Amino acid sequence: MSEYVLQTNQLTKRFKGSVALDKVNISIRKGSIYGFIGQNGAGKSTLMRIVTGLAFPSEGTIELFGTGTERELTEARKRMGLIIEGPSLFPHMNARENLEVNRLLRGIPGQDSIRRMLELVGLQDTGRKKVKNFSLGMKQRLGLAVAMLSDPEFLILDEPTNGLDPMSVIEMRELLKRLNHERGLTILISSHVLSELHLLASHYGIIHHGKLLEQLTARELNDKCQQYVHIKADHPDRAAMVIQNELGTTDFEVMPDGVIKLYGYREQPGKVSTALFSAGLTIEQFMPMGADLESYFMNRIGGAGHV
Ligand SMILES: Nc1ncnc2c1ncn2[C@@H]1O[C@H](COP(=O)(O)OP(=O)(O)OP(=O)(O)O)[C@@H](O)[C@H]1O
Repeated sequence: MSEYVLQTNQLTKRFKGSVALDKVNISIRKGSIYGFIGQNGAGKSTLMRIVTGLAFPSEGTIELFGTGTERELTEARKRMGLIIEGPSLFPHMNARENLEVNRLLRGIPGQDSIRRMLELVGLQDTGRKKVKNFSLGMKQRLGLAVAMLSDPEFLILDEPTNGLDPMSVIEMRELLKRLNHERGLTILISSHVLSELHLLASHYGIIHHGKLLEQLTARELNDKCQQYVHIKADHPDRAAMVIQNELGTTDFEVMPDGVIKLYGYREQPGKVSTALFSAGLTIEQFMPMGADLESYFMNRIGGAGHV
């Protein structure tokens, strides 16, 4: 069985006069959350459209779940859920009706799945409220419920946090993390804002003008941006134990001088300091460190401004 849900090989898409994808090789491991980052027009939607079968490559191939013939791809696509170019919802229906119509249209058995999906995305109490009166965040969550109806193994989301307020971005992130963690769902999610994918993605692909510039893991990105919390406590070994046991992470380093570099918690320093303080440790130095992610991204794509 392939360890990759998606691999592309020299994937190229040309439109009249422009190259939207230029020999792109991306690999998405089973169980990962792959953040696909690029400015508007970089080629993200084009790649997603090809993967979902909405468009065809000019050259190159794709493999889904380790298979690649047209017939196999058609079968493999049944194991995917997607939101591309916004969730497709019926505005004059309520949340339950939207799910029911989708379930019937797609021939998905079991009415019980509707209730489960509404609970999954926290929309079980929206009653008769029509979708046209939903906030953008609620619409996106309903879109996610629709995509999850068929219990997919691979979810493709094209800019699902675009236009969402910061609270809804956090809600969406927590929801996706939970789906990934509890169901082992593999997720490909695009954005033009790297910081929106941060704290969510386990892997990243940076695309610019149709070319995949870099694929890297979250750890590699954090290392490159030096995104960590610098901690100096009176007992570094005990502090390390507390971090491991209380925060449940091993993503840190204890430096020779006893300083701990804790990765991935830069935006939740309160959680860290509370855990250390509660364990009776004296914190001598405590600083969230690092370059800002957007600067790294802009640097990587050659300093070009937003287009
Ligand atoms: N049907 C089409 N015909 C002609 N050009 C197209 C077509 N679809 C996309 N393109 C071009 O291909 C390039 C990549 O577009 P794409 O939509 O994949 O980018 P994107 O990274 O998803 O950006 P966005 O966030 O704006 O959707 C752009 O230059 C776009 O103008």
